[in-house]
Amino acid sequence: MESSQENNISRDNLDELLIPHMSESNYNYDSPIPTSRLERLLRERELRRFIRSFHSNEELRESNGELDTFGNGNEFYLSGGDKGARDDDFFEQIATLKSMNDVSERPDDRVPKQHLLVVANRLPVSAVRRGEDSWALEISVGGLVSALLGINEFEARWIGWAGVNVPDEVGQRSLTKALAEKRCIPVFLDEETVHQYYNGYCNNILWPLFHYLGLPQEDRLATTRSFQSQFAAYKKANQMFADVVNEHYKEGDVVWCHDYHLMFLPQCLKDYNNKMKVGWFLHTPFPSSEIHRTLPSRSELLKSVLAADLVGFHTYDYARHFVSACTRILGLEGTPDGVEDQGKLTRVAAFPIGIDSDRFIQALELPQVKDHIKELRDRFDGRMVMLGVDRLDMIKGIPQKILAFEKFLEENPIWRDKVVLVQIAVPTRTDVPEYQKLSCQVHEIVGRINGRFGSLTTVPIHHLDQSLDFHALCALYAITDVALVTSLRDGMNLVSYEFVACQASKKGVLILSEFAGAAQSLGAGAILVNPWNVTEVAASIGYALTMPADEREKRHRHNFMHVTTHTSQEWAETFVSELNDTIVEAQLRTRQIPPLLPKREAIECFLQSNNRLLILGFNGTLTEPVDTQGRRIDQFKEMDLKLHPDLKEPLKKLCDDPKTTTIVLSGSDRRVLDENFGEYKMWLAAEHGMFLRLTSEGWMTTMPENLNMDWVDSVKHVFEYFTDRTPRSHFELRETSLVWNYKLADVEFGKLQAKDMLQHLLTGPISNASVDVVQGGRSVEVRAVGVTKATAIDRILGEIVHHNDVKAPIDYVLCIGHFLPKDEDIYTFFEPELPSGPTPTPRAKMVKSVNRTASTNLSSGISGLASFCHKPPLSYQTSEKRASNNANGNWWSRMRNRMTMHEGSSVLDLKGDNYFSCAVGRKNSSARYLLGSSADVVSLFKELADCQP
Ligand SMILES: O=P(O)(O)OC[C@H]1O[C@H](O[C@H]2O[C@H](CO)[C@@H](O)[C@H](O)[C@H]2O)[C@H](O)[C@@H](O)[C@@H]1O
Ligand SMILES: O=c1ccn([C@@H]2O[C@H](COP(=O)(O)OP(=O)(O)O)[C@@H](O)[C@H]2O)c(=O)[nH]1
Repeated sequence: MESSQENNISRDNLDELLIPHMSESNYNYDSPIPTSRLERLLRERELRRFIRSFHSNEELRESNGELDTFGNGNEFYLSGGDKGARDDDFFEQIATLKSMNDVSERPDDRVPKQHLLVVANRLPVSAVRRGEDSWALEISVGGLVSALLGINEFEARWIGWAGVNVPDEVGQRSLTKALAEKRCIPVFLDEETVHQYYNGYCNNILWPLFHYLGLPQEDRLATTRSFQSQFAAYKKANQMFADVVNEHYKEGDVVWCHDYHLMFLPQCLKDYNNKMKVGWFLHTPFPSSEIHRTLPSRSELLKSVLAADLVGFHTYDYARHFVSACTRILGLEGTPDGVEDQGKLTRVAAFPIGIDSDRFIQALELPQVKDHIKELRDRFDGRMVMLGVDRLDMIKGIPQKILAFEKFLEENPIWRDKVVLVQIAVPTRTDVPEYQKLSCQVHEIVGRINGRFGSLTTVPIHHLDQSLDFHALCALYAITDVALVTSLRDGMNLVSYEFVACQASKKGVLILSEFAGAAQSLGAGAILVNPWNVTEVAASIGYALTMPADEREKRHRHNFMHVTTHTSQEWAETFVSELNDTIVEAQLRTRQIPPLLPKREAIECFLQSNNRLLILGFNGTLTEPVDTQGRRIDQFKEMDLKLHPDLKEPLKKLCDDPKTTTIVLSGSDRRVLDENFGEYKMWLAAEHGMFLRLTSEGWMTTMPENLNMDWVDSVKHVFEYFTDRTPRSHFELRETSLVWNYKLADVEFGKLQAKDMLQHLLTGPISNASVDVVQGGRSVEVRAVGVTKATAIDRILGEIVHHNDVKAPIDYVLCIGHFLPKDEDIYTFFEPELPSGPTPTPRAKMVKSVNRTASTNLSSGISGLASFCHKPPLSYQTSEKRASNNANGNWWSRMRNRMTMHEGSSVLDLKGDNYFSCAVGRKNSSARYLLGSSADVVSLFKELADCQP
């Protein structure tokens, strides 16, 4: 049995599963691999830490010759070459650790690096053309570049746009060559695509929306109009990135897609090669689902991102918003691990980025940086320095920052000649009109304030519209007394990290917007502010400038510890390790999922059998699928169950076949089944089999006579209460059960209400009633105790067998349904006992054959079948005539015994291979097989019907 491996999966039957894992880490797991993700990740982490500590010791001994240097101190860390042979003691120590970790070393191991394809809109370098085939490469500015440059534990190549239009072949060839030296691979985007995709869809639509800024006011309508063409360009550009990835991808590579520019990329990549390991990380905030749902392309974007194996965000809030968008907009299931769609899990988690702190700390020791520091100290002698470093972007709140500074000067005249604000405003996205406007606005405010508070020799604000090189930036960070980060929204904000890293001696104060992702990690040490509240920011400036040394020290220590331990290296390794693990996890999950129905086989067996039984669910099995796209479900359609129109013809043919008995076994009431199936020659079992009818005759009830239904009014009262308070929920009052359905209600609210309801039903005044409370995906059902589809079929089959006066034994059963877990007992009802043996076999092959005669020692539910051959015939005159088989709860066993004693005849001769139980649209099922949706049921029935003579 599969369940024998509950906690650990043994290596023997998991070879296939482990191979990809082993080849990634190059360790051979001899002992059981934990099925718990957390346990696996902890082991990996421990191993990584050890390897890293070894490398850093080693680096102390080695020269740092392997790093490419970009000039100006901007080391370009995407160097890839293996370090070659390492000290033997390294491997000894690895072996020790591995033995601790239940892992053993392969003798030929030399810990090769994970091959990584980093795909981002922008390459870490921007190209400037110097001649027909000559290029200068300049480092790009921005947090994403800074963070990824710090990663050196991977054999990484970077795929992206070089930030320049290169229409000619000579240029493309020479640039490709120049970039190859830096392990970069260009994607050539033409001007129009850049305009529509990058300036348009990315920076004029997604960027403001993801930062809660709304579409730019003035051209809102124009933007709305151009939306479609920009979106088309966005998709086209993403496909161009995908083409380049596909061209360079090698088996085993990890493909790490970055940011909002490439939300379509995961889908494009998986379409090309489903085995590719794809991660996607968003560097910006992911907004509340209420914002995301205003995007016309909301669903497409989400679905495509979900094609990735791992989706990462800077903070838990962003991850939560994303999951919530997937549940509310796509109607998918959000779990603590991620988003689930038909059993496939896309893992969603927070991976806060960091910086390469050592690089900043060490830079402060360089002579050129020391020179800068001295220069700056002299320049600002006698004044305290406040610093802002931002791209000139609306999200950075530069105007708000300057206004707050103005207010501070206004209210504190004493400080006017004692403090200076240095604002570095790096020009960015200069082709986008909104950014051009911002630039003018900032210049105007700065001019006004400098005019107002400046003197002949000094100005209060030093504003620079340019970027600084790495060394100048480090020096500036080091001499700063107060850093001012006032982002209105910011994915993380690395400037705040860099400032902290450079403040080991000065221990300056960080004023940080609560709307930056960094507020979650540096919040304890920084002064958090709401950047929209200029008064609050002004007051914080005053507080920061006068903060006592011991408080500054404590705050700094806290932040410094965080920045130096949560590095970009750590961030990337954690992400990649978790991405690798999602593959292991997915394979573990896949093993639990039944295979798809082998249609050919099911049809062949059907054709070769003489007396077939088709047991069919209704809702979700034979109904037309409701369009859940964008959660715009038509409530009326959803409530009014209708047989799939394409099923009508094949179903009729099958029902007319004398060798086939068809039963619809549903939770729905009699009226619904009458309306949908009244015209077919079949058996209808309503309310989980409590009512039964051959369509040519009247209804009878199989309900036990003494069934206690006193609870109905109380439950109805509870259901009414919750329906009143849960918009778009409804309940159905059947004769033997009540169902409260919140499928169309707000998902999260519906779940909370259901939880409340369940608690009341299970522990409140009704808890003693003889009822079963059954929880569905989006429903709560209360029914008489013991009512399930298996108990029903046990009774129903007796009636059917008897009525048909079955001469030949039933030799084929096809049972298809979208049943609640509680009702899945119907699948096992026909399932003969499973063979016991040491090796679990795949589900489909587990059952070989069952040939049950009355003289067999019957232990499964089907035993009841035989007993019915000897019951007196039933006559169905009135609509609710009572079926005779349920008068006494023990009737079954008595009849079974009698059968065993007197008869040797057989009503069931079901070979294991002729039994097909099949769950529709549920992957977590005890059925042998799966079908995706009722559309698959249609196609199966069409084929079965076509085979009919
Ligand atoms: O490439 P550009 O369009 O010029 O923009 C530069 C980058 O800006 C954004 O950076 C974000 O990533 C940082 C690191 O994760 C994060 O700290 C910051 O809060 C974000 O704004 C953008 O997401 C990148 O794609 C751009 O390259
Ligand atoms: O003159 C400058 C100003 C900024 N930066 C870098 O730009 C990045 C900005 O990243 P952040 O996360 O703060 O914001 P983003 O610009 O990515 O939105 C930081 O690493 C800075 O060191 C730079 O290299 N030169």
